Amino acid sequence: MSASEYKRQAAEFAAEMVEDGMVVGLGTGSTAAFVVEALGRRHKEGLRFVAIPTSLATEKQALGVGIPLTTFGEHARVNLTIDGADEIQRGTLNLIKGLGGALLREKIVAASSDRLVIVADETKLVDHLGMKTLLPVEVTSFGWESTARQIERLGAQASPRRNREGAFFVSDGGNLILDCRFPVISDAGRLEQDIRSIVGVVESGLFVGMGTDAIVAGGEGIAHLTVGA
Ligand SMILES: O=C(CO)[C@H](O)[C@H](O)COP(=O)(O)O
Repeated sequence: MSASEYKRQAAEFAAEMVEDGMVVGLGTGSTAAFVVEALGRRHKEGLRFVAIPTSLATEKQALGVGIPLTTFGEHARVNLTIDGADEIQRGTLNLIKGLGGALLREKIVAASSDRLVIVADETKLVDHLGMKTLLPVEVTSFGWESTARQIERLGAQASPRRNREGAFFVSDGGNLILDCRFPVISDAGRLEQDIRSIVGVVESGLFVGMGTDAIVAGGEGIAHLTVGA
């Protein structure tokens, strides 16, 4: 079975966790897109919920499948957010997110959620963060070179993300993303604090202590992981 099929399986499983009356955070990326598709179907079948999307792309998809959207002006808390991730650390469920470029909104929604359920195929599970992917850090476009130098003092190589045309990738918030290559991350909480203390950094793609559940699909079936398990 392909990675895409495993992503769909995890997404379908997680979409069943949404209950009547919930405020739901909708993630971004190819796995989260399967969740939006499944929730659109459940909404048509009569499930009543409202949702807050984590990107313009997800907003468009959600509207397209008829999911009613809401805002933080109307709801202070989100009951359940379902999102993808680029790496999930076994045991802690600490995450690297943001290869899709939506990390700022994703983190705002995650921080306001009672439960953050991560959906993924098994290739995303790692023993230590930074083993497979770069760490995205969203920075203001003004002075990004200076901000990148400060991040590099923490031991990384930081490069601005570019789009297919070679221009800088610009996030939904109008910022740039620096893709940072760190040696394997041994203390994610400390690194997160160090990065966030740099002037010019808007957010980092390290999500520490936020994930409550991970639904991971692979060759041996679907696993529902919780922190510590
Ligand atoms: O953090 C993200 C976007 O900013 C995505 O959730 C992450 O990149 C995973 O994407 P995919 O489900 O396509 O593998």
